[in-house]
Amino acid sequence: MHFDVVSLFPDMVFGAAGYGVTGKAIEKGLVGLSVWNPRDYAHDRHKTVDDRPYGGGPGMVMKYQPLLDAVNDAKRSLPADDAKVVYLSPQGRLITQPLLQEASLSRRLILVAGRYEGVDERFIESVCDDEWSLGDYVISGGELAALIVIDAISRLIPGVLGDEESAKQDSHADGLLDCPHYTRPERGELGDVPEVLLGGNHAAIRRWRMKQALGRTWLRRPDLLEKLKLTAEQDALLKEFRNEVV
Ligand SMILES: CC(C)(C)c1cccc(C(=O)NCC2(NC(=O)c3cccc4nocc34)CCCC2)c1
Repeated sequence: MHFDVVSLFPDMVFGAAGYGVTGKAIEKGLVGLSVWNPRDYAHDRHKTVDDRPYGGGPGMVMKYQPLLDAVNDAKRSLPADDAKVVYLSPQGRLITQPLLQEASLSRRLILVAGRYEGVDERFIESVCDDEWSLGDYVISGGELAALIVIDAISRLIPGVLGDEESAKQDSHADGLLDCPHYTRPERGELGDVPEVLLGGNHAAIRRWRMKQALGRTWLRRPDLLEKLKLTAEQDALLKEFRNEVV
């Protein structure tokens, strides 16, 4: 997978993506990352990437020419392939795990991050194949959304997560919230670790963890639970949890 990000803040994108799982994936060559700065494609004296909005109103709008030239350079930079151009925007489709799973099948994603009040609509209509949104909050630019897309998709690419982590990834894929996690000390000023985790009864530990994950999902995110088809065992564990809670 190769990510091309179009952004006015390349250091922000390279900086954040350079850490942890994504940083290692880039180092190992499992993931490629290029950032294209529209300001490099603004050829007037002041390197103008934004301008006042037609129709008046506050703020500035990103001009389409520098964005278009940056995207075209990105397209020219790697063998012509299924490069999908995505504009990260509040008007986009909600970014969900299924959307990212689907996107991870592409070899290439060109992610365009807006700033100011947004970009000239003609760029979105003529150049972008899709619009994706992080969710409904006012943020200052699309870079954080691009970084989340890069992180979440990178984790889905074979070889990026170690075996242990990818097993955990599979557990996350069951659509439930995480169970509680504990590590040393066993006992301390913040309380004790649940006994079941201290013994070696792996069946009981697996059962306890599943019950906690089900119970927490039921309590905190019933909307997630509604989407799931629980196994008979999961049903029984959730019933047990609910009887203990009420
Ligand atoms: C949704 C709602 C809160 C009602 C709203 C309505 C109108 C504007 C804004 C807003 O935040 N505009 C500012 C910008 N926002 C985003 O780019 C952006 C915002 C949210 C999720 C995203 N996912 O990717 C990029 C995203 C647009 C141009 C530069 C930053 C937000």
